Amino acid sequence: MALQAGIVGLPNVGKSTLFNAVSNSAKAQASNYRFCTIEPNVGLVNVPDKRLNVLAELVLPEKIVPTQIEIVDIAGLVKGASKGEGLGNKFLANIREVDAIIHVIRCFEDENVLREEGPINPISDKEIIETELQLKDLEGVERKLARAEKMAKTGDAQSKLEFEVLKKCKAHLEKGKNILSLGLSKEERAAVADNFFLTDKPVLYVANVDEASMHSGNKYSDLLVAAAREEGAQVIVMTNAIEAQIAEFEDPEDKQMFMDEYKMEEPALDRLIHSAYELLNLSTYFTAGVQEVRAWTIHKGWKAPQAAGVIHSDFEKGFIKAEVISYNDFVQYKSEAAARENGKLRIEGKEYIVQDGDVMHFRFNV
Ligand SMILES: Nc1ncnc2c1ncn2[C@@H]1O[C@H](COP(=O)(O)OP(=O)(O)OP(=O)(O)O)[C@@H](O)[C@H]1O
Ligand SMILES: [Mg+2]
Repeated sequence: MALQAGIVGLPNVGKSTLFNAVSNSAKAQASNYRFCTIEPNVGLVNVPDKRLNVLAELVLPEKIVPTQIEIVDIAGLVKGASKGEGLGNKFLANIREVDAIIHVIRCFEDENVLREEGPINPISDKEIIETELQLKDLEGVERKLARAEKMAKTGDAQSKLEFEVLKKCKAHLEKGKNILSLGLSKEERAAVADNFFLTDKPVLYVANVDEASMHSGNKYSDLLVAAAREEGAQVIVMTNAIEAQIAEFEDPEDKQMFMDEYKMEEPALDRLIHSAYELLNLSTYFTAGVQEVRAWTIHKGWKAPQAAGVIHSDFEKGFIKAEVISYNDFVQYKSEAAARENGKLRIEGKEYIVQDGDVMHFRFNV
């Protein structure tokens, strides 16, 4: 399925530092100079899920396998990126490929970390990036409009719709707004799908604060939280540099000691990954056998056969039925057998919509 969240922001704000903290694959170079990153770094991220550990304690499997999402560390964008400034076109193309955006915003003062955009200002930083994405979308809309107008005159309903929606998008973008907030219907969205809008992607913000503000936030992150609230977006307040250090520890005890020192109950990263997972509209079901207890990723709203297909395409093709125990029931009765005895194992068919946390067992023939 390879769903990706892309890390986006101005140069030198802590994007690669964040990537290194989340990614358990190759490390990205994070340094104190602008455009340190050019080629995007792609990493797989384990999605932390406490439920997986609870199930494992009950089932005692040989293996515990979390589910994963992909995170892409993209180069810094600058003002003028939509006109090609600072390799802008290349970087914007990288953003086009992701399904959701994690927008990192600098909320720390540190004169040693280079910055060319003047005093720290999360609101204008956010606007610089947004404006470039909007301008790029606008450019695409304008390129299409003349032809769409001609096509609309032929009277074909689909062409008319495309023209109308493009006009709507143009007006909205010109007001400095993202396509996402236009609230297009499914049909309208389909009519302009070939634009692959940059501002139609869900966004979540990371306020990268100084160490001392890790728990409380600071005046900069407060501004960002207020601005994000207006657009219904989430902000994760965290210190990327500390998160990257936590990720470095191989020994869990050392890691815990380090976190205790900073009075952290869990890495802020876990919250970030959860939010990214939500942003991508994903949901988890489990399989719980003695060989492995495993989390699987599906889209919210998927039916049982499609969900089974994530494990193996044969499961989907030959789907017969699913045996389902809700997570809470499994935990209450402590085993599949006990849940079954207490009438908590349901037999579900092809139309069943898989719920987050379902413990599933598929019956199929090949
Ligand atoms: N919360 C923080 N406090 C202090 N310094 C930080 C913090 N987060 C990151 N840094 C430092 O900021 C510098 C830039 O970090 P990083 O390379 O991750 O930025 P970037 O956004 O990926 O930059 P580029 O756009 O050039 O690729 C590094 O020196 C990093 O250690
Ligand atoms: Mg970088």
